[in-house]
Amino acid sequence: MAQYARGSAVAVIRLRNPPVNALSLAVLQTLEDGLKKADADPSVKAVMICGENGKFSAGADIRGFSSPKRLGGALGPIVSLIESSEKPVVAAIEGVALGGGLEVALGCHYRIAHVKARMGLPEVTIGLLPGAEGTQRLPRLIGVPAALDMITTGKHIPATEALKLGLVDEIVEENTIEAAIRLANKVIGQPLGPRRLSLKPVPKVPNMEAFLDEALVKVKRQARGCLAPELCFQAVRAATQSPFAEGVRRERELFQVLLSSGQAQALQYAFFAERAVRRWATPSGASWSSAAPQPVRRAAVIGLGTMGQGIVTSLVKANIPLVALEQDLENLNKGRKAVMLLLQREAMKMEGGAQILDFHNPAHLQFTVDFDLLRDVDLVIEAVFENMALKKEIFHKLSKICKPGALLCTNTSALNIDEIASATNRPQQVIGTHFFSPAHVMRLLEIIYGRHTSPTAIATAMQLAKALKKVGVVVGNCFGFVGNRMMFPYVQQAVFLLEEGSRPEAVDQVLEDFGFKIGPFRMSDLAGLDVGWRSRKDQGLTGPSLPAGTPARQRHGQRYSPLPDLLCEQGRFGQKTARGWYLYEKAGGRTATPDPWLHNFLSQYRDTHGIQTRFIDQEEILERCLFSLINEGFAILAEGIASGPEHLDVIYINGYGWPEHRGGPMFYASTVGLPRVLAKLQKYSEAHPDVPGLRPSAFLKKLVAVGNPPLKEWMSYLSQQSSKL
Ligand SMILES: CCCCCCCC(=O)CC(=O)SCCNC(=O)CCNC(=O)[C@H](O)C(C)(C)COP(=O)(O)OP(=O)(O)OC[C@H]1O[C@@H](n2cnc3c(N)ncnc32)[C@H](O)[C@@H]1OP(=O)(O)O
Ligand SMILES: NC(=O)C1=CN([C@@H]2O[C@H](COP(=O)(O)OP(=O)(O)OC[C@H]3O[C@@H](n4cnc5c(N)ncnc54)[C@H](O)[C@@H]3O)[C@@H](O)[C@H]2O)C=CC1
Repeated sequence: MAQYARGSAVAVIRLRNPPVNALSLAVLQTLEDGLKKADADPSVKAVMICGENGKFSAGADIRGFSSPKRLGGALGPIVSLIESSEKPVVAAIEGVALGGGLEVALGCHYRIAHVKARMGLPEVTIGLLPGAEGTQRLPRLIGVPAALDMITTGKHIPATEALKLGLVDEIVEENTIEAAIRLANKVIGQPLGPRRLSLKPVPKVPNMEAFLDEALVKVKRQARGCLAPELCFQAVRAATQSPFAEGVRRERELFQVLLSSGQAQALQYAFFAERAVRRWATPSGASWSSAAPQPVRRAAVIGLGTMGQGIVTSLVKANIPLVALEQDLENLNKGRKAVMLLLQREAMKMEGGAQILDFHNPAHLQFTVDFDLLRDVDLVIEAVFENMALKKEIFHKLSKICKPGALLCTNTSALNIDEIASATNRPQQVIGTHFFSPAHVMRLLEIIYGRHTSPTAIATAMQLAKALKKVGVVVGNCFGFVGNRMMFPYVQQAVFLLEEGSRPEAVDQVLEDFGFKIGPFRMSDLAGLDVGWRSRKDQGLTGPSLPAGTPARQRHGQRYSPLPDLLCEQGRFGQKTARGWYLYEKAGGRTATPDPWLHNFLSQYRDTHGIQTRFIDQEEILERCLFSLINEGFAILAEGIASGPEHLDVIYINGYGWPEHRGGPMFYASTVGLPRVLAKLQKYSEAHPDVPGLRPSAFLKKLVAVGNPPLKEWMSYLSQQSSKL
């Protein structure tokens, strides 16, 4: 609702729809009624629009998008109505003015903001464009380059930046509402023509066309198949080419295209999925309502390799004092240097960063090789080599040294949390906190509870995720947890496709065209092939412990590809050795070039093993890689390892570069249709009976049998017996 009140000469319209004053049809209706009332009342000389509870508005009500046409259609005319008012209208922006909220403010004649307010047009992030004339008004107010940047990225800008751009007229540190009323009184009687943005020309940029062409290339490159950024661009371009009314018509047309593209639905699903996973619950019924987090006043990180360095950086950025520990002085100095470099880079990105990130102060960040310094910390994150014996040794030590309440976290990528916990005297305080590389950048934190992990430990880890500005997703314990477990069959298929006739660049291209930031082979070269090789050796799948006479392409009766092992035996570890699945310009180089040596090697390999090279089309590449990953997802759900498909999707979008506009793997499966996914898996499984990853999961079959229900109903089809839930 919006509330109308008339004080002296200034009528106040307050947008009211907790928690973020989203613009529902009801709010819009009362906004319109309020404007008309103010217009009709001769004692009202000016109008002030503000939001309830210190927030202007987060924009259109995304939950009400069941009738988006009506909502979109209603907002634009109301913004016009505000602008055409003969009495000055002032927006008092507190908290946030986003999307339709900012468009309402753009219709106002004056904008005044609290210094802590944030503004933006984030529609692009939910697959839309600012459909209430925002793409036409913003460029007229702040110029094309700045408007294009805001509209195509959806970024939120602070009030201070908004002032510099001319988006707001004034910022205040005290009471915004009072300041807005003062301003409204002051401007009574002043001409409104120059304040109506629709009447202003778009400011000229020298060589506008060349500027726009260049900007379009950048927008397309960053969009990776997502339609919204490009259509946002087109709407802004229309503002530079046409009068206001025509630009608005173009904006509406483009908005309709996005609305029916399916991508908007996927992105909105992803928005709510991210919020849904914050409300974690475990099979035993623990949740926020039964568990409070413990405070983390001081933390520790053990192991300052690739992951430890990023984790330390993340903690420092969150202002959590910490101790960083290595096994010896040589590694400590190496780790310290790398951490300091990362922190300096991060500080440079922040305004006043060096002061905010007080990383030179030992009270905030202390480097050591002495475990005794961990006595008083509240939480430890272990990030040493992926080796069970070593992790157990460390956890045993920690349980003797750390204070009784301290939480002991492991950053293992796949190992059994219960086995690690068994080395301690407090298994209820042992938990997996799986960061993703680079840990100070990637948003995902997979939080893995073991058999004995307490609800308090889970709540504390979730709270830590929030403090680090990460998305925490609570999952159960199994080899590879959720993310890596789903990735194994995907990568396995990619390698099998090479055996059968494809090439790394062909497989990567298909998956990058689908929208992944990076295909599986480029990813493997980046992460280092040696990492998986070490793990396979530990598992006895390759290396000296492999029993003599084991068939080259079979392990435990299942198909196995020794290709990655053979590459490692040649010293081809990826970027770090300038050779892997691709060739690089130098060790550590980033530019991947298809490698004739590898192509020749693959041909010889196929000859050796009597494999007939065949042409593999794009559809087969995509389906075998993605459907095997999705199939594993269904198995994970059936086992109760995750409490819903949203969890898997949030993990894939935030940790594995899955294209958000496709909503995550499980959402994608629902859009493809489960009967089709099942039929294709059945087909590939018949062709490759020795590949368990292609054998359709029982849960997928069940969902197809019950008639392909919508994703939000899937979990209700899991019987109590088949699930741990
Ligand atoms: C289909 C066609 C439709 C045609 C309409 C055309 C009109 C347009 O031009 C299009 C628009 O305005 S689209 C909306 C653009 N606005 C946004 O994307 C802002 C989304 N919200 C945020 O960024 C953060 O919630 C925010 C920064 C605001 C707050 O962050 P916090 O971290 O403090 O809090 P959250 O946990 O994210 O949010 C609190 C609760 O509010 C719900 N919510 C947030 N924004 C909403 C919105 N715009 N509509 C409906 N619900 C919304 C959010 O889900 C959460 O609820 P619970 O999950 O129940 O806790
Ligand atoms: N590299 C990656 O992309 C990811 C790795 N992980 C996991 O994170 C953990 C660490 O991996 P990385 O950082 O890649 O390894 P890394 O090899 O880069 O670093 C491990 C560090 O631990 C130190 N270390 C070994 N023993 C120690 C001890 N007793 N006391 C103190 N420090 C000790 C080593 O000196 C080394 O600096 C592993 O469990 C790995 O599976 C998890 C997510 C992603």
